[in-house]
Amino acid sequence: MSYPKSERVYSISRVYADANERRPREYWDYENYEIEWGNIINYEIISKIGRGKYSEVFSGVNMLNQQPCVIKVLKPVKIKKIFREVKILQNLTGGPNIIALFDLVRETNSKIPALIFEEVKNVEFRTLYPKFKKNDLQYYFTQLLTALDYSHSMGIIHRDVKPQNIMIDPFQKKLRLIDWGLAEFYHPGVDYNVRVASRYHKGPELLVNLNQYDYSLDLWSVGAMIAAIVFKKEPFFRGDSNFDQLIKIAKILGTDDLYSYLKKYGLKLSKEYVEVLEPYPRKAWNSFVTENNRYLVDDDVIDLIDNLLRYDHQERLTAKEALQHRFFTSLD
Ligand SMILES: Nc1ncnc2c1ncn2[C@@H]1O[C@H](COP(=O)(O)OP(=O)(O)OP(=O)(O)O)[C@@H](O)[C@H]1O
Repeated sequence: MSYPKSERVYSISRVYADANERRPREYWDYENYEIEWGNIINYEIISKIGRGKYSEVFSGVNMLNQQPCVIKVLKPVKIKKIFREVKILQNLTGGPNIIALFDLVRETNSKIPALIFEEVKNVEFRTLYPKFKKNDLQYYFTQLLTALDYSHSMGIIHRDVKPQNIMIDPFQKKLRLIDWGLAEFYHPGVDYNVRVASRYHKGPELLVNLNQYDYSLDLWSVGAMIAAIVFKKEPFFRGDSNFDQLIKIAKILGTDDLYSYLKKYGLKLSKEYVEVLEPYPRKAWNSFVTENNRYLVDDDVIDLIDNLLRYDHQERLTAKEALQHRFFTSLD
């Protein structure tokens, strides 16, 4: 199992850089461990509730204690990917606002693995977010950032933060961060695959092929989510391809800061960009204010968005810093 250090180390996380090195190898070496399988006959499927790229998801019940649960039946993927998701879930289960993994089972004949989770009575974000007031934003993003700070402190980047992966039960005011299928252990100086996250929430590092990214990737996605809700523009950056995604970002953050970002880390834009990317000025956040969203916009939330949506991943607020931002600490 290897997390080989790159020959050219050009970026290291400002926080929790040694979170894995400080822990025993078994903590992050997900290939060399054995899964203990539970008994599938303890669980009964009730109905289908969701479907992802990598799974089919059902609501179910644990027949031993009549407790509701969610059953995520995995589609055939590399066994390594399953091991990584399971190891990460085992490391994080019990942490604040992290979906809890209860059990792991296999279908008797096919041996197809299924993950058994705590159930959240989720209300779809397209219904929920448009109703948010400032105090809901403060509350739910505090919950999300608490989950992320915990995961990061445990050496794990989620890499797919987006509304579809955040389950909210507004009646119990419960938020859980789900889908750790793309999550990865952070090791300083290692080159990671940039083909992660979902297009609208991909940070610039992924779009310019900066492989030595870190936990700060998740904070870009949080910034994109907050901007989408506050300015009522869902998603905030809507690219029609990965290529177009960076163009959409550059039309808002401007091209000067993009070029400084690339220069700082010794990167070059691919030729296809150089040919079409015009110089764009930086847009003022206030230019997104309309009659419809004015009630959610204030200086604090604009400053928060401005400090999350930075090209330079090292300049973004960390989850802990974001939690201490005026937007979350001021009550009005
Ligand atoms: N614990 C849960 N409680 C309620 N609903 C859940 C839970 N876990 C998953 N779901 C539902 O199932 C869907 C798919 O789950 P998940 O995102 O874990 O699967 P995936 O195959 O990895 O998806 P993706 O294609 O987005 O990566 C979720 O978007 C959600 O609607």
